[in-house]
Amino acid sequence: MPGQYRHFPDFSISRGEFMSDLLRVAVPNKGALSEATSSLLTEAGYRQRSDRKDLTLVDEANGVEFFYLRPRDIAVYVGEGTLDIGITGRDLLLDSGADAAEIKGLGFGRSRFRFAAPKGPENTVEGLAGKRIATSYPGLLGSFLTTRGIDAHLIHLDGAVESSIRLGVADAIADVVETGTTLRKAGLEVFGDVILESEAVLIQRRDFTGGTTFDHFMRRIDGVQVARGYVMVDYDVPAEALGAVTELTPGLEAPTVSPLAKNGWYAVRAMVPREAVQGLMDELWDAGARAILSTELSACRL
Ligand SMILES: Nc1ncnc2c1ncn2[C@@H]1O[C@H](COP(=O)(O)OP(=O)(O)OP(=O)(O)O)[C@@H](O)[C@H]1O
Ligand SMILES: O=P(O)(O)OC[C@H]1O[C@H](OP(=O)(O)OP(=O)(O)O)[C@H](O)[C@@H]1O
Ligand SMILES: [Mg+2]
Repeated sequence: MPGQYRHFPDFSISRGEFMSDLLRVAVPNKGALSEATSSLLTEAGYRQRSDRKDLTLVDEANGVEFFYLRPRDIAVYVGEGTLDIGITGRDLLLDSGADAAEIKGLGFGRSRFRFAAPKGPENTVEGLAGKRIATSYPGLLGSFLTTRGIDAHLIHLDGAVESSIRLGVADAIADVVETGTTLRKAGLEVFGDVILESEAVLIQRRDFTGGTTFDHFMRRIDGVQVARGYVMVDYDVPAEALGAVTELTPGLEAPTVSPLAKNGWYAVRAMVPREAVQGLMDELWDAGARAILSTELSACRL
């Protein structure tokens, strides 16, 4: 079972020798979360490794040391207290049973953890009782089945779980589904409730007390997330339409409104959610705004 392994007592160096003043951050070294995590950290102003074989990177100027680890192991290191915080999948965190807690979702590496089996009318969660279910996430699946009171036989595989039914070792699977392409190729269909909605998450060990470097880290990550979720919109508007358009763009506190060097006209600036910007620009135009521009944000602190 995941979570039962305790590697540290076997190491020749003790936990204490890792201790330093640097914030110790675990980063996925490969797989679905690796690139997006490094992009997030780079956008947040941290140095990232340039060689994929590097195991650690010290960003002295920002007081952080990054450890590149298998995503499945990250919750274990953070839970053991060897590392302060880390980025991994919510599914992997829950599967590990580690003593680590989610700080926040990061909005990438989104997937659903679901049951699947060959197409058939009898594909139900209740019907899994007594069946063989293959998965790479026995902790997560086991908890779900226990909650539902279903007694099934778990087959623990390392990956490519979709092949297990055709190869005769399982009757159903529980696995990560993003687009559903892999399932379709294996002739399988999802069924039952979604077991878990997963995404990349920032995690900490439960008793981690933080500090200034951690506060800065959090503010930088928040800043990148806001910068990714919003754009800045600027436009000109005649005085008579000012009330209507500023209602459309209330900004975070309030829009910035400045007089133009043209009598009766104003310039307005406000942050707006990125996903709504095109429709909003149409509405602003219809309400009388002109010279409407949207600009990318590269970083912010709110
Ligand atoms: N196709 C995908 N789309 C979105 N997220 C995914 C996808 N595949 C995996 N993930 C997520 O990425 C995290 C790590 O999975 P990943 O596949 O990278 O590692 P792994 O299965 O342990 O290793 P590997 O696939 O390299 O053997 C998990 O949280 C998982 O939910
Ligand atoms: O719904 P899809 O878009 O097809 O994505 C889901 C697939 O991606 C992952 O596989 P991965 O490549 O990580 O291989 P693995 O199963 O060996 O981990 C996951 O385990 C699924 O098999
Ligand atoms: Mg995988």
